[in-house]
Amino acid sequence: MTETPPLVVDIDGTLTDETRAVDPRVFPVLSEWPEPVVVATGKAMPYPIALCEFVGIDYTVIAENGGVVFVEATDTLQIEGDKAACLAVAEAYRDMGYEMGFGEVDLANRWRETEVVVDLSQPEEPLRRLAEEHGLEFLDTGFAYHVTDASIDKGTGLDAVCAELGLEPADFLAVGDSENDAELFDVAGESVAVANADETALARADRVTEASYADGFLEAVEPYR
Ligand SMILES: O=C(O)COP(=O)(O)O
Ligand SMILES: [Mg+2]
Repeated sequence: MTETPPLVVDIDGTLTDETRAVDPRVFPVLSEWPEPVVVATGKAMPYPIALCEFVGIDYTVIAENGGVVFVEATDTLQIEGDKAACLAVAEAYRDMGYEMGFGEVDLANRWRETEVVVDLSQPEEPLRRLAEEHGLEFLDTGFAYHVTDASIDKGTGLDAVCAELGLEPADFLAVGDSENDAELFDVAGESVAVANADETALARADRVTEASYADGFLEAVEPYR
């Protein structure tokens, strides 16, 4: 058997099925992985923390596309990004008559500390333009539009995790599905895109699985199981 590397894994589109539900077959893979597991997502921190909690693994998470990094082992929280600039974009977008699209309570933005997300049901182009005008990055993950700090991504998030754990990004196997995983793929030692990945993720990955969604994740980690 090949030596098992530390694992950094995306959530939406990678651990989920096509209905966005986490595939329960991934739980034992994560809980039995013999090396550190980092959950790296565009979602706000409570989501990956809850995943780690209920799977029963250490909280080692990259949330908000790198804006929020928490490493339980060293009790370290890093929050980076120009949230004020992102909120200014959201306000300008609303002033144009558009909505965030997640309803009144808006759980997608409620616990978000460094960026702003807009539902895919809302117009993309004005948001993309506003993000550019404010010097921010626009991301379409296939699950939401993100307006985020251009200097931060899941790759810089992995750097921060590694500084805490005494590891190198190049030690890691990374598995993901969309353009918010591209920088992670660049810094990881081995990067795998699941078959449903977008063009950016497919182009930046070292290999692409035959299977999609969680089946693709299970295929990606199979050599190490
Ligand atoms: O929050 C998103 O838009 C995508 O989340 P993910 O990074 O876990 O795929
Ligand atoms: Mg994803």
